[in-house]
Amino acid sequence: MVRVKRALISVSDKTGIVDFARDLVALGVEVLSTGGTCRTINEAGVPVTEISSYTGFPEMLSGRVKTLHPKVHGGLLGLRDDPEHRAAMEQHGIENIDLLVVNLYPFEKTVARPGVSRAEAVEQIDIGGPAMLRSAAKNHRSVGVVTAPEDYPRVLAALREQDRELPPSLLRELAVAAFQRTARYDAAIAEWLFAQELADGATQERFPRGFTLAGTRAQTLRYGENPHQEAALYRFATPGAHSLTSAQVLNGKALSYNNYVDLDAALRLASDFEAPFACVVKHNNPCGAASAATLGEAIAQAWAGDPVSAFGSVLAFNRSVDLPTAKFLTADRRFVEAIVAPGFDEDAFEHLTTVPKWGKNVRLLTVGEVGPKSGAYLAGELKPISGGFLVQDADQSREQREQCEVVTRAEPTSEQLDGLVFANLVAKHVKSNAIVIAKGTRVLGVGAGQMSRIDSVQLAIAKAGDQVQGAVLASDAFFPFPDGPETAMDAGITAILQPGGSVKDKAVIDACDERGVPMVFTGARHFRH
Ligand SMILES: NC(=O)c1ncn([C@@H]2O[C@H](COP(=O)(O)O)[C@@H](O)[C@H]2O)c1NC=O
Repeated sequence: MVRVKRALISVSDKTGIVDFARDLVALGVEVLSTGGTCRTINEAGVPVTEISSYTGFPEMLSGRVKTLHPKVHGGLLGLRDDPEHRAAMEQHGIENIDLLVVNLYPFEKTVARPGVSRAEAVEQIDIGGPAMLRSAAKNHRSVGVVTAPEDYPRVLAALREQDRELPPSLLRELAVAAFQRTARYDAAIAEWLFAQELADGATQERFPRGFTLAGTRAQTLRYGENPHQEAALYRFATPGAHSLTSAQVLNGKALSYNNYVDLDAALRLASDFEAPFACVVKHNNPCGAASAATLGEAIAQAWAGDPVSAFGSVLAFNRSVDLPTAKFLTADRRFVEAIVAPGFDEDAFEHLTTVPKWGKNVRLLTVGEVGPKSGAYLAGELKPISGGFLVQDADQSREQREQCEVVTRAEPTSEQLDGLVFANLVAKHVKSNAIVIAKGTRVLGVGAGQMSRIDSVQLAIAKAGDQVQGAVLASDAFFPFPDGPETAMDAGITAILQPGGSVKDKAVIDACDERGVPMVFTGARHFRH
């Protein structure tokens, strides 16, 4: 047990600090504090002592040196039961500091601000705060360390309950939180400084020598991918305004692990389109997607892509959900798990949240902006593997008509080309081997996740059914043999897109030329493993 007689408070985020200090003082704790924090608390009429009057040293160098003093670090680090430590502390007038309350300069928030200068960012690198947190957390057998305003009530409750004493279990828990905080803080600084080096062209190394993944737990989830797996959601310090972890959840039951996985897939897909767009995602793959003049038409066409699979899906839109879209969704016993969109029109929201069976259940999320410029997927992608992880850039290639090189004698019509470009962008978001069949800008059939490309072709044809006649087809990677295109053309496909690049390209092109079917190469593969 640690009896708290003296506390040191030094906080940038002053939320709740006056009340906390008042309660500590009322419990008989002597409170020391740094310049701005001390002023804030004193001005509220709570008597606390400036740290400089304890150290006998002024705060200096524009605040770069305030608490970096042996009387502070000795008071935090000294072993209470070690006679040598006690003697040294006595000799130098070092008093025990039993409770440290610190939150750090807002470096992460500062660098998230557009246009922040290097000098501004560097000045927001807190040195004294992390140093104290580390000292206190190292000596957690004798010192309590509080890093977040949300912990003030628990600490106070513990102090009140046990005559100003903090139990070892709480001390240990707070120490873990303190080291986690300094680790996240340092990771953010290293990441930002490295990004500056890259931006300035000062380094050719695309990936840093050390990679620290830092996040704050946003939520523990009911379970993971399966009920016997535990799971939690973590948020980056600067997740981006339009990212999934920044989304506002406006309605519905708690989101599950699989909901997040599917919403992410849906949001990524919707982010690749500029015209009104809707997609229907099931098990991380789109089973329907369409672009149309209105969102209502887009969802109707997307749903029609595979109405059976659409039951219990998640949806993403790149426009605010309007009433016709909402009414389409709630008609004919349709049911979805979750919807993410830039917003919900008031009447659409009202409709979705009051209609029977949907009401309280459907999860509605807004992300502010969905589209190629939202910046939600600019960052890299991570994949854990046994003993480590892989890092890569996000796939930001979005081929348009200009990137389509016609390689056959026959040329696609303008309408076919629109369909091919659309199907290719959808295929980018389908698990490989990916084949997407489309007519105009709507998906008719998807072949996903097959180990051979020909199987994906057959699957997509089967899904498209009778509508395959006159439709177009896109493949996420080259056709290794003519069999894929031949099967597609046999079924009625009238134009084909693929990246090209196979040693058998000529045979594949010849097969198309034999039937007068146009084929275009994009040069960009879109594997998604
Ligand atoms: N330099 C130091 O010795 C130092 N000691 C504490 N700080 C930070 O100063 C902030 C509080 O400052 P103030 O009480 O003046 O508003 C806290 O975020 C704390 O982490 C310091 N500032 C930066 O390193």
